[in-house]
Amino acid sequence: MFQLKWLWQNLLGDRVRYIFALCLSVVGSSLTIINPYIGQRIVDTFIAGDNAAQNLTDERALLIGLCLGMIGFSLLRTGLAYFSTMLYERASQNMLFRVRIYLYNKIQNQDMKYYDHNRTGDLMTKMTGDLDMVRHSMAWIIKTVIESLTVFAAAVVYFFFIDVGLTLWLLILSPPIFIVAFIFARRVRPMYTDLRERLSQLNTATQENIAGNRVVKAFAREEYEIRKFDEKNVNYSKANKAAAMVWLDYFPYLEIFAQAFNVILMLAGGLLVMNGRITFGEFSAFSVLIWGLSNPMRNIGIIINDFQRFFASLHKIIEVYYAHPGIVNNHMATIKRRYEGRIQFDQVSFKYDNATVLDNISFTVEPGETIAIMGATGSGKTSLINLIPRFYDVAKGRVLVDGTDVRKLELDELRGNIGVATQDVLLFSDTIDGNLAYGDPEMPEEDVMKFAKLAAAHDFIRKMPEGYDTIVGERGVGLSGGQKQRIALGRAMAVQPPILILDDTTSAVDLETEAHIQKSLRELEFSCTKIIIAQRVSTTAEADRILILDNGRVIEEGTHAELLAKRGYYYDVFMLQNEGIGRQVTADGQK
Ligand SMILES: Nc1ncnc2c1ncn2[C@@H]1O[C@H](COP(=O)(O)OP(=O)(O)OP(=O)(O)O)[C@@H](O)[C@H]1O
Repeated sequence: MFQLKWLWQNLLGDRVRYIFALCLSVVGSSLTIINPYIGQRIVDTFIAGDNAAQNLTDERALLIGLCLGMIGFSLLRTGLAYFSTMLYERASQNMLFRVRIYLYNKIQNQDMKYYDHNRTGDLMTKMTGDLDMVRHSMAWIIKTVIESLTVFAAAVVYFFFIDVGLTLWLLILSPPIFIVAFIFARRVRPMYTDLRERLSQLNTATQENIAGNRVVKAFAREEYEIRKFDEKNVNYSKANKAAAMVWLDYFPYLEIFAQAFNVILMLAGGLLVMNGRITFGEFSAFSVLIWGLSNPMRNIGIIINDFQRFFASLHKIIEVYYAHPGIVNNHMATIKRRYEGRIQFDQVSFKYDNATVLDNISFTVEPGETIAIMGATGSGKTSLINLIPRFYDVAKGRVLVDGTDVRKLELDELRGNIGVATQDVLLFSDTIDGNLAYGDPEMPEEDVMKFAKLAAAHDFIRKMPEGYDTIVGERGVGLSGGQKQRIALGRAMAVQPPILILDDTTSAVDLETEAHIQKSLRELEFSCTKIIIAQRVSTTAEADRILILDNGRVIEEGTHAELLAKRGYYYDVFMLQNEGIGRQVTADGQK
């Protein structure tokens, strides 16, 4: 079975330990027949045998030996159980540790498409609950199954030695028990797959709610969100109860069968004792060991339930384990080059799944040039710039950097040459200094400050209680939108990339600050090609060239003056903004 093969593969390093633990379980469980055997000897020799009273005086040493043997084997079994549990724990914890690292790396290395199709809550469930379920199964469920089967087999073998007929009478119950268990397992399996899905929905709702708590509060939608969460919680709880209740449909039958072991033993065993076919001691051994047959039957429901959970979780983990990103880093480059920064789009088309978002786009940006991209919302600006660092791959055409198709460049090297400040700013829960130096943790403090100044962030950082050491909350909580944008800009500039991509990075800053940032960008100490997505004419006016996107196509291209002269989309935006804010940007781009 594929899943078991996967488990075996991932036990590498702990296989010997795990197999040893299984062997100890088998040995320890086999020993369960020893004490009933000793008990049988004691009963036959010292309690119910013909010479019992005589033996009590003559064979006292044997009696003491048998009693000590009983104690000794009980201790041995306890010791083996202790030791094997330790080995199971170690092997399963080690495996969990390795798989967790592997999955984390796997998730880290996935491309954007993967993140588009996988919910954060679901990925979190896989990394926590599912992994732990697999570990629990390796340490407990498989152990329980092995031990139950061994006790069952040892008891059957022992019974056969005592009396074949009586054993066969008892075993008559096994086929119906297995049939009932099989029907139960088939019925409950889809329920656990569904349960796992509901858990993932519950976690996704929780994660979204916590992350989006500000929006919830802003719209005073707490009641609604609580109701939404309640609904998911009720769904999960209902599915959980339904799965648990199914067991109750089968439980009475299995319990009756389990009890029937005792009834058959009493009737048939009693008859055989009376006939003198088996001794009292043998009967007592049967009575003691009968739980070895009936107990696994009683527990079969719990084991099947746990196994279904185990396989549902394992399936989810294996999905991540074998997920292959479409865009991979081959780690071929030994020395990372610094690019010149020439970018070329050659008849590029792009789609998300089946929806075409960019259609036949061609343009070139020379090293050091600044190009601005403008267009209505949803026109494809972000999608276009996402193709340069290969966050996505083109559907048709080519994107070239320094004359080479980006698909042929080493991903590390390519991305290391590009500084990106994304539209949706994400800062880490770290100090401001740590966030600014994210691309180069070794960056000297003076440099961090220099880039903060260039991004017009230094002044507000200085005024914060602990300056650059102030810790910002998750996703930058505690900072204004414009402040976050400036830190994101500083972070992108700080790696001094030959290509700088700014996606609407100054939309939330005031015009004066924006002017400061533009001056910084113009006067960068390192050569840098800049691609700036902006909606404000004040930002685009000084670019070497402006592209206007509409519905995935370039509808206008030229300098500020050329586009104004065209009297198209750009001119309309220019007029609207100048009239709206009473600010003059002249035809040659001067304010
Ligand atoms: N991850 C995605 N999966 C599917 N479709 C997407 C995805 N991201 C964007 N789109 C769609 O692609 C189109 C272009 O989106 P894009 O974000 O590139 O526009 P934009 O011009 O940057 O918009 P804005 O100015 O609002 O940021 C939109 O119709 C959008 O709905």
